[in-house]
Amino acid sequence: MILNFTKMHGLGNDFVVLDLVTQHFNLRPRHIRKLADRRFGIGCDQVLVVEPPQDPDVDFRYRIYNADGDEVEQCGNGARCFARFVRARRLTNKHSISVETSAGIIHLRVISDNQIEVDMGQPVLTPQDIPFRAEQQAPSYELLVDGQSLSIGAVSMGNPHAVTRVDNTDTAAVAQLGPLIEQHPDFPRKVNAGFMQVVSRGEINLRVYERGVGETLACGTGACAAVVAGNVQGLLDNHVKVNLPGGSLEIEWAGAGHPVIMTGPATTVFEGSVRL
Ligand SMILES: N[C@@H](CCC[C@H](N)C(=O)O)C(=O)O
Repeated sequence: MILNFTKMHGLGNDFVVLDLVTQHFNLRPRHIRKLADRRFGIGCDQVLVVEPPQDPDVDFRYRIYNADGDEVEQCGNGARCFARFVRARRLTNKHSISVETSAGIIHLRVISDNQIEVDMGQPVLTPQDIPFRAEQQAPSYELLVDGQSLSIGAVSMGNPHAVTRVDNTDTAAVAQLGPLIEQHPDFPRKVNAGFMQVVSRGEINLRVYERGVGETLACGTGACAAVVAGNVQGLLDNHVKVNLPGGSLEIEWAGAGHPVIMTGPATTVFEGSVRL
């Protein structure tokens, strides 16, 4: 079968976006891996799928698949691309869009053609809900990785994140430590590994080794998780500029009981069709 797709990115975190509202296809993990393959397919970090909602009170259902074929709970950069995609495809003309994800309902607001604000919902810090093995909730935890003890913050933005503070993201051992943190047995569903350099109380540099993908140029949920972790550790204010290798995001979190708000761009690269 031939499927139409759109190639998009959020700060270089790239996606193949499929409209399964007007097209019908039974997508399997092998199809995801083929689409995501950078040599034998189109190439992307995640495949994003737009479907009709199950709940009639929301606009769409948004499903996310990592390049390895696994379905995951949330994707922040993808959410901004999702908002731009459904409007460009004329699936809606709304500026405020509510979307079902497997992590709950999120709300997207198109501010301008290239700036989208996403209410990512409240972060989860309770270890068993991340999920993360720890006796009790704490601002930071010691994680034994490759014989060294790393201090991490553990946060779920629907998907799990471990955030480590580093002196300099340019020299951080992301390629070496990333896969070891991702597969650490204390994270039973694996984890996205963030490496955060605090520049000031209102600015951080961040690199993320993503679960099921490897290091990406940007991770929206990773940016949210880093700001939450830095905030509960007393290092960051409520409004933080997050500099990722692919560009910057603005993240706001007013503290416990409040949602995390992410604002940034979404870019369309090209459209095409693919035989699966
Ligand atoms: N790139 C994403 C996160 C995608 C999912 C992640 N790799 C996971 O496995 O949880 C973002 O922008 O948030």
